[in-house]
Amino acid sequence: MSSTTPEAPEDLRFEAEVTRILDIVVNALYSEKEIFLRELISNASDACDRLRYQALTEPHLTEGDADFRVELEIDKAARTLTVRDNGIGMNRDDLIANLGTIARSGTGEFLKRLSGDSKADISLIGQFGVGFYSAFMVAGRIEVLTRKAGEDQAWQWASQGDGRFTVGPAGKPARGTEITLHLKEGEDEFLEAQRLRHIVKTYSDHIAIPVVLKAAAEPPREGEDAPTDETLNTASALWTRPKSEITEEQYKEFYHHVAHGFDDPWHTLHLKAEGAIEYTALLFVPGTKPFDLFQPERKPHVKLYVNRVFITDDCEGLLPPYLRFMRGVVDSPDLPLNISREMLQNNPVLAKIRTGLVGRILSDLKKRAEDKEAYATFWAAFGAVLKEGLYEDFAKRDEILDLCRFRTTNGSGLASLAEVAGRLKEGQKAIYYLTGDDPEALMQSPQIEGFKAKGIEVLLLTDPIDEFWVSSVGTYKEHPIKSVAQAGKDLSEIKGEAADEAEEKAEEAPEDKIAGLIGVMKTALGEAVKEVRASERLRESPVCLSSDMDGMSLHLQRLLKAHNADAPETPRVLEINPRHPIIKALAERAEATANDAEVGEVAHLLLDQARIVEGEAVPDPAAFARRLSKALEQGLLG
Ligand SMILES: Nc1ncnc2c1ncn2[C@@H]1O[C@H](COP(=O)(O)OP(=O)(O)OP(=O)(O)O)[C@@H](O)[C@H]1O
Repeated sequence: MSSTTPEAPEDLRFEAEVTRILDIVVNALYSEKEIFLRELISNASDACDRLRYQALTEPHLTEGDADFRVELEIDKAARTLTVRDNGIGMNRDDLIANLGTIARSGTGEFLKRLSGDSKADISLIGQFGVGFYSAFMVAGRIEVLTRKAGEDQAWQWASQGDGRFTVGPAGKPARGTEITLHLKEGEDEFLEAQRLRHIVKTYSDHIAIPVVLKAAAEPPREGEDAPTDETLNTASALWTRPKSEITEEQYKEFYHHVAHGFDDPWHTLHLKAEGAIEYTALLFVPGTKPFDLFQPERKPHVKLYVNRVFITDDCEGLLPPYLRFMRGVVDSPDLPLNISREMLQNNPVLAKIRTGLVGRILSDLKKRAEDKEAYATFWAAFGAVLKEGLYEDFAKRDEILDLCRFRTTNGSGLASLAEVAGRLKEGQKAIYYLTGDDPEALMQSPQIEGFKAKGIEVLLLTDPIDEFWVSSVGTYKEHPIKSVAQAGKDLSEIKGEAADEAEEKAEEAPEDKIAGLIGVMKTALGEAVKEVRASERLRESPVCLSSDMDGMSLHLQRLLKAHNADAPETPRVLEINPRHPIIKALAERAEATANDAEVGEVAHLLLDQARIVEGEAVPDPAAFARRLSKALEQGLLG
């Protein structure tokens, strides 16, 4: 195709997701409309970064025009605002892929969470970042004229934000992208130089390349100097400036730029390492949980620069996956400029930077953990991710363990392992935990009755990840970390608070009777359980379920089952409470009448009850209902 004989533009439709997002953006009363300019400048600067990187290996791409910049141009007569860059540009396919779809993984998931309530949705979208599309808040029509570096053909994309757009060949003498906004009625403020100056200073001062306001095309009024182009930002990379010269606002805006987030950072870490390896890092812990935190790719989000030249924004080796919530930039002069992404994988300098960063991030978190309330916000958002480090980073395990916080049976607040270890009862060696989905439900679980009765604190673990680290960590200091189901005889060795052990013992049915009952129950239940066992840890409940000693916990079995229906059932143990009136009566009954069918019926009923308490389904609801009715009938009618 020749650029002198352009074909008619193609008429295309936005992907449904884009239309949905556009609807929300355009119709919601966004309080800070001016952020569209930040988004466009941010994209322009990214486009320059990308070309600068590509030109490292293909220098001809920037020949004759190596000074990257963003230009803003106002045309009052036409009521347009144009944002122009000399970055990498886009060809036809890029345009369709980038400005017609939302390529990010998890978009569908994200959209499902939108409620239709515009206020709530806007704050969600804030976390997601609408980028380019935000310009439709102020523009009724947008034209994107762009030419990709190294290509001759330019293209124009245009849309009124109404579900469709056109793409067609166009003419443009130089590479880069020019975005022209035809402002809607009432948006004339964005035609005022003073307003643009203020917006750029507020939101885009940290942009490393100049953001230039083009001189007005109209002739100067009398007595005024001929207008000149004006650079609106400081135009030096923020992370290279001394800390003392950076305001909190500037850090915040930079965070918005690198993280594509609208929230405020929870923590800012700006460090310069000097020594064997030099690097500067400006990193942030976001204030809210990014929507894609648990995507299976566990992608990193810190940008790598070499001497202020952008290299990549998904550098695998820079931070471990368990710190993937971090946002920001790392810049080092000690990496080769022409480093390829593949070379980064095993680069020893990068490995050293990573060690330094991990150490510093963890020690900063430790300091911030002293403020319990503030740390709880961090923990709620990122605790489950940080815990992955417990089994992925052996060297840092103890440090990470000290940063972990848990709900426990002691109250609604969060506790550290050090605090829990400081509250062990006399004779208690291990720290106990119970896993499940919901801390409130766990609090009521029969699994921990004996612990609660003795005032023994139990960790209530409700993140799926907990199942994995508990087994690999094993101990905290000298204390084994054990599931409550593995407590076995431990409980009898721990001195409770007020509990009178002798009295408790006296309440139990005699051991031989319990042994007899266990035999009868086992026969009645058959394959449904692997074992029936007398329990130390039950108080109010007659029975509970547990998994076989070395087997997986019930909760983990349920998690696996939810992911894979074919996962094998692991054998269950039915624990019975020798102090409970039902069990005592049942033991008497079993002794009096060998092979009592009713004991068998009650055994089934108790097993179903234990399942229900665990939140599991009863395998044969009809049989359960029949047995329950019968038992009630006998109870009521004698
Ligand atoms: N000025 C530009 N030059 C080159 N490519 C651009 C430009 N503006 C946008 N793009 C391309 O369009 C894509 C989509 O931009 P958009 O602003 O919607 O999302 P984003 O920048 O990737 O992320 P976010 O929505 O979080 O800002 C960009 O990733 C980029 O590939």
